[in-house]
Amino acid sequence: MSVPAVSLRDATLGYGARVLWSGLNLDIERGEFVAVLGPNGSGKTSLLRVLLGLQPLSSGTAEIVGEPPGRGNRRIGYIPQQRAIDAPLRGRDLVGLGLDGHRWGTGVSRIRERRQKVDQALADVGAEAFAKAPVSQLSGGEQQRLRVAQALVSDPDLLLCDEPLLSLDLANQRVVSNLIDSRRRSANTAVMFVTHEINPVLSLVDRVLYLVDGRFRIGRPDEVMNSETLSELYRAKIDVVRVRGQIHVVGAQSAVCEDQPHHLHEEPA
Ligand SMILES: Nc1ncnc2c1ncn2[C@@H]1O[C@H](COP(=O)(O)OP(=O)(O)OP(=O)(O)O)[C@@H](O)[C@H]1O
Repeated sequence: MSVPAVSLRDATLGYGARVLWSGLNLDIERGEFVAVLGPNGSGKTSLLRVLLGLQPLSSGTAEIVGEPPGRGNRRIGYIPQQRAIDAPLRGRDLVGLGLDGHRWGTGVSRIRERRQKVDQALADVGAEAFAKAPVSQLSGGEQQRLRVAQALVSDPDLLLCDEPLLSLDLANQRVVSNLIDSRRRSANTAVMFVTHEINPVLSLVDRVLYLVDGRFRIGRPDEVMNSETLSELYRAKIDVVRVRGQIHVVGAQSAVCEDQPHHLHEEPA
């Protein structure tokens, strides 16, 4: 058996007295697509920060391809939560940042190799046309393609995505999720995909990790995204219905705090 891309053993994370999650055991295999869901503040981004080596676990262990997490890990590509980019960068500069911190030399051949890698990453996401454009002048969807290229340029074994579809229209949601999916299929890259919206990626998801208020469940989408499991997690009556292949979650507002319209619909008073 190959070494998992991610391995968490009895992992606990808390800030002060507050425990976000504990006893988390999870192996993510190469090429596996895991969606991480849960209400605001349940610790989804914090989990990515642990894997990025930015946040130590309170107890337990985490490994990335058999190694403890550390900053600047070349095995990881990271698409952070979307923020407007106002730095004076061109498209190819933004993508090139994905190679920095990885001990790239300054020799001529290294510089040429670096340029080729950035060109390839731009081509992979169909962003050649934005290579020289100031990033601050690009649309949200165009910027997001560049972020995907930045995350993929170092040929990572693990791709960590923090709500990469946020504020994209449906067409761009499809573009970005297909780019991520095609990389995991062609290069066997494991994907951890934090999202409030499972439907845009439902057909790609192998397993779901659902975090709620210190509790969690891991399993195939149908094992987790059902009325019984979510009612247990939220400790409130939740109905999950499938309509035309999409999952809709309906719950009392006091019990849930997700903020995306499709994902949880308020019950009428
Ligand atoms: N460095 C820190 N120190 C103390 N508390 C923190 C720190 N970082 C995050 N938190 C708190 O931990 C909780 C989980 O935060 P996190 O960003 O991981 O949640 P999330 O599930 O990603 O939320 P969202 O869906 O809103 O992005 C939040 O209540 C947050 O305020």
